[in-house]
Amino acid sequence: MKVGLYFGSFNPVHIGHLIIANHLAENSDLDQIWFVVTPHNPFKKKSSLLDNYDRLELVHLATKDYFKLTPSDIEFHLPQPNYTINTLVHLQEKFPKYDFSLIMGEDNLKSFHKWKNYEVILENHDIYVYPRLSEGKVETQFDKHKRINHIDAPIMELSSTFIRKSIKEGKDIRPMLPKHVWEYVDEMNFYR
Ligand SMILES: Nc1ncnc2c1ncn2[C@@H]1O[C@H](COP(=O)(O)OP(=O)(O)OP(=O)(O)O)[C@@H](O)[C@H]1O
Ligand SMILES: O=C(O)c1ccc[n+]([C@@H]2O[C@H](COP(=O)([O-])O)[C@@H](O)[C@H]2O)c1
Repeated sequence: MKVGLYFGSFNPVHIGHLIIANHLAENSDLDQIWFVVTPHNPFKKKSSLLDNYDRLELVHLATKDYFKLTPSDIEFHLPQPNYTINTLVHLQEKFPKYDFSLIMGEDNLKSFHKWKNYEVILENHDIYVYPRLSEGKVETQFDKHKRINHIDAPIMELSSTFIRKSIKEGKDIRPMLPKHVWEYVDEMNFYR
């Protein structure tokens, strides 16, 4: 079984995330894509971060109609901040027969050389990178790397930061969130 691990803060999950996961579900040999909701990204402050279980619920609402997409709370029970290498080791022990790949936006590839044990991650796992406009450059060591697969797909200028800011300013952002996600965010008064 080939599983694509889509790690993220998902604060909140938006249609960009869904388009990326669906693109891989339809155009790669991945059997499943797990949205791994991260309690604490080691590079990000926790302020403005919604509760773990609220973010997980939003991912559940976004993915429930998609057969190959599944939410995962695996990192909720691991030490924080969440270093991806620790999660990968844990998952590989728990599911020794599964072949795990990573899915990330190009912004994350630009800082990937700063991740804990990134060489070990690259030794053992393929990475699918979705194009994204962002500051900085990808390190030359990652150019044409056999484990790194660049996805040929249109760029989407969309981020959770922009969505959170727009909700705070009272703007209508409904098209940027899956319908059930927007309804829950609105009902619970999140990000206001
Ligand atoms: N519009 C996008 N295009 C490509 N990749 C994206 C896009 N939005 C998110 N991603 C990728 O999805 C993963 C999870 O992203 P994350 O939950 O941090 O969303 P975000 O929109 O980047 O959030 P924030 O604005 O809070 O940093 C990351 O690998 C990120 O690079
Ligand atoms: O392992 C690391 O050193 C590391 C450094 C930065 C980010 N990550 C992970 O990358 C994932 C993407 O985070 P985010 O906040 O951009 O959605 C999330 O699972 C983080 O824990 C991991």
